[in-house]
Amino acid sequence: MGLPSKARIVEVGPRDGLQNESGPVIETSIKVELINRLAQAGINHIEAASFVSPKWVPQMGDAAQVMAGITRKAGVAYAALTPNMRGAEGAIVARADEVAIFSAASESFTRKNINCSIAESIERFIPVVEAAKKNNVRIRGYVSTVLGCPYEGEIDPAQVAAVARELLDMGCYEISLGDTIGVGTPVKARKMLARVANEVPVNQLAAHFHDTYGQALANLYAVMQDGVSVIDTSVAGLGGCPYAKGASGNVATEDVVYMLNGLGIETGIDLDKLVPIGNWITQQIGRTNGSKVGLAMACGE
Ligand SMILES: CC(C)(COP(=O)([O-])OP(=O)([O-])OC[C@H]1O[C@@H](n2cnc3c(N)ncnc32)[C@H](O)[C@@H]1OP(=O)([O-])[O-])[C@@H](O)C(=O)NCCC(=O)NCCSC(=O)C[C@@](C)(O)CC(=O)[O-]
Repeated sequence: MGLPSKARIVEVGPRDGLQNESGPVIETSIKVELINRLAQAGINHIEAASFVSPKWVPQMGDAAQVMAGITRKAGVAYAALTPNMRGAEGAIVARADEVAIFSAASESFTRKNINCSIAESIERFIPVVEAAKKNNVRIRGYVSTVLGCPYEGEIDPAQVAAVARELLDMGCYEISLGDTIGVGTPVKARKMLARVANEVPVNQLAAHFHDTYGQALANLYAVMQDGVSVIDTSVAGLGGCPYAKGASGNVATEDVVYMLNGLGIETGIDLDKLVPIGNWITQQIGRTNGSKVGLAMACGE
């Protein structure tokens, strides 16, 4: 199929990146500034918040305030993660442009993450989808653990395909395939994608790869050759997953944009504006910058 000429970056740093931070809850104003700056750097799809239980994920407890605080830039979609109807109501009131529903290919991970089975999670999403449609809010779907599960190990691509298909049939316009613990390798990623693509058109699939084992860029390059052109990333490689011990952050936005620039694939993102954002947010939250490009370019600042 060959590489695409354009790619859409879905920046998940403000949500996936920050949700796992231990220590004090990050100030709302920092989250708001992060989102605003990412939009100014040319990112037009930002997962800004998560309307989940603050008992489960304390860092996302100020989702409504974050959504109310951002300066909306025309042409930017501000998305929110919603596990259930309560979350969907919050996201709709907060004027999210998109809600993201999330399940997994592994029963054990689903149980740890949202305290139900995969089938129950799909049931829970039915009213979420109805409410979103009624309010003209787009629905994105996630399938986690597509290349391995922290509790079950190997995952059958057929199981990934089945859950992805269910989310598509419910009304998701796009399904993001999460290598939650970053254990995938390129050939494995391509095989998984090929199986899922039997059920969901590849132009409705996104890659959401964590970089725990340093394989994320290689895996992305592999699946892009098979038609994937939507990539979830996190500035400075922020993140992890509270229910996947040891998982490191998403692939860093800076590293992906640098690679795509080198391949001549357009993203509309200004890398010179993006790099200082990664350095700034990591300083704010007392973390090391997980982007190699961010570190390298900062040396020249
Ligand atoms: C789904 C539940 C709520 C079930 O949680 P539960 O304990 O089974 O359900 P519950 O209905 O008994 O709710 C527990 C408490 O939370 C409240 N509650 C209930 N819902 C909400 C809500 N929406 N917003 C705010 N509060 C809520 C509810 O009112 C109650 O409060 P209490 O009565 O005890 O005072 C919980 O398990 C949960 O919130 N889980 C979220 C976990 C999460 O956010 N995980 C990270 C995101 S997934 C991810 O990162 C992977 C991804 C997407 O990036 C892709 C990848 O990398 O693979």
